[in-house]
This record gives sequence, C-alpha cells and structure tokens, in this order.
Amino acid sequence: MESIGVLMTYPMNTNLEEQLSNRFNLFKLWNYPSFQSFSETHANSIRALVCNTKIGADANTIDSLPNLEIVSTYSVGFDKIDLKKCREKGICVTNTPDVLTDDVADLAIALALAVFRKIPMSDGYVKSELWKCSDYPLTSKFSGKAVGIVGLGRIGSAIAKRAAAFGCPVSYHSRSEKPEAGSYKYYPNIPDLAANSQILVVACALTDETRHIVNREVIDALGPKGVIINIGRGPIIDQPELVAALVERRLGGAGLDVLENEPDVSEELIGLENVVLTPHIGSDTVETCNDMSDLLIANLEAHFNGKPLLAPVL
Ligand SMILES: O=CC(=O)O
Repeated sequence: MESIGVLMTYPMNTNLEEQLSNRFNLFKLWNYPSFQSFSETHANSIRALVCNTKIGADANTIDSLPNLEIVSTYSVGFDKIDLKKCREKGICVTNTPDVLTDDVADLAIALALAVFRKIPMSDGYVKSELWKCSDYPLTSKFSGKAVGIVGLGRIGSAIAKRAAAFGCPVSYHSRSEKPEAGSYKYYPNIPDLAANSQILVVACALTDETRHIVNREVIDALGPKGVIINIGRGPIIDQPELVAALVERRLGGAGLDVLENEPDVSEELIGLENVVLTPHIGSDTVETCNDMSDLLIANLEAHFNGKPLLAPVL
C-alpha cells in the first residue's frame, strides 16, 4: 500500500500521522503554501483524503482530486464533507463513531457541573487568594435537574444515561420517538422540550435541518434559570440570540464546547461569568484519539483491500 497517495488536510494526531506514513504515501497539506499549489503537482496521486472538523472535503477539493476513492474523517460528525458530491462521484466516506461517545458524553456532564457549581470561577477564587477574604458564594445544584436532550443518538443516549445516574429526569427531542428510549419523555418539538427542562443539551448532528434549531423561541422557553450545553456543533444554536439572552439574563448560563465560527469567540461570551467555554475538545483524550486513529486506519485498509468498511457513512 506504500504507493497509495493519502492526503491529510490538518495536523490531527502524531500517532495517526505515523500510522499513515508507515502504510501509505502520506502528503500533509499544511506543508504546502495552499491547496492549489499542492494539487498542481500531486492531485493525480491522491486516492484517499483524511480530514477532520477543521478542514473537511468541500466540492472544490473533491473535484480537484481526480483519482479520489475515499474520504475518511477523523471525527464522528461529517458536516464538513460535501456528501452530495461524494455520492455523485461514487466516493466512499467513513467516520469514527462509537469510540468517542463516552468522552463527549463525559464532557457534557462536566460542562453542566462546571456551570452550575461554578467550578472554573471557584478555582480562580482559590488561586487568586480571595478565599482568605471570604467564603465563595453559594452555587446551584446539578443533581435532580430536568435534562432535555436534543438528539438521542449514540452520544445523546450516553449523556442521558449519565444524567439519569445523577437523578435527573431525562426528556428528549429527535426526528421521531425512539422505542429504545424507555422512561425518557419524548417531545416532538424543541420549544416544548425546553419549556419542560432546566438544562438543554445539544447533541445532534449539524445538517441543513438542524442549523439554528435552537433559536430565540427555544431559549426563551428554557428561561432565565435554564442552562444550555452544546457538545454538538456551534451553528445548531443561533449564537447572536444565545449571547443576547445571556447578556440580558433571559437565560441562566451556558457550557459550550463548540461555537459558531470557532475558534473565534465573541467578546461578550468571554466576559460572561455564567458561561464556561472549552475549545472543541469533546473527544480529545489520548485514549480516544488513539482509538479514532486505529479506526480510521482500519477503514482505509479495508477499502484498499476490497473488504467491507468498518464505519461507512457512504
Ligand atoms: O466534533 C467532533 C467529532 O465530530 O468527532
């Protein structure tokens, strides 16, 4: 397989880079001044594209690589891949589901705890020696709060399981009611889910249908004591509406691992005490990133050995 050209769009993980270069003829896009200059010389060599949530595979990239057979994303989400174009051209697409579910669900709960118990702020309080002057103000309880989950897929279900272990009644919204959801209450629309929740967790995929589904109506239904957690994708929430609601105290708080236009962060969000931000690190643990690398490599090897893909999207 050493002669097969593989293009990696972004430096994701050195372990993955090593595994790819041990098996394939690896090209790293970031070593070239632009995609244009890369493709002028090497476009014909590339049979596989390895991309991620930062640099995916748009129509222009796909069209510029005439021998492309497979796009493998180092992520569960594939919103950065032009699936329509891949379908038209008969290009396979794979992702890295399941192996990252626990980490992302853990982070959703961690963000909720961080917002309600003000963990980052109280850490700053101790480290800046304010504790010597007075005790830290009271915070809010997380256990037992009503959790509404938007998207009860693999990650949403793992969040539900964790929330239930904290004694939180769980409700959800998804395209249709899930028979396997047991005691979780189903809401066919998100404003009703928000009106009956104290914490709204965004855990669905970003698609044309889900862009800005968490809008002003949903935020107002959640109300001034409500908290939004987003471990899905930034554009699922109408961010200017979210920021306005937080500034005007129409929403209680937010824990956001993803942002619209990340890594840009609005000044207003940075200045808010009731907001905890993390830099899209849902699956970023050593253990999970190694598992994601192994799964991505296994998908490429399966493809080039003519075997069934392990995690096919297309
Ligand atoms: O955001 C991360 C992923 O989609 O895996």
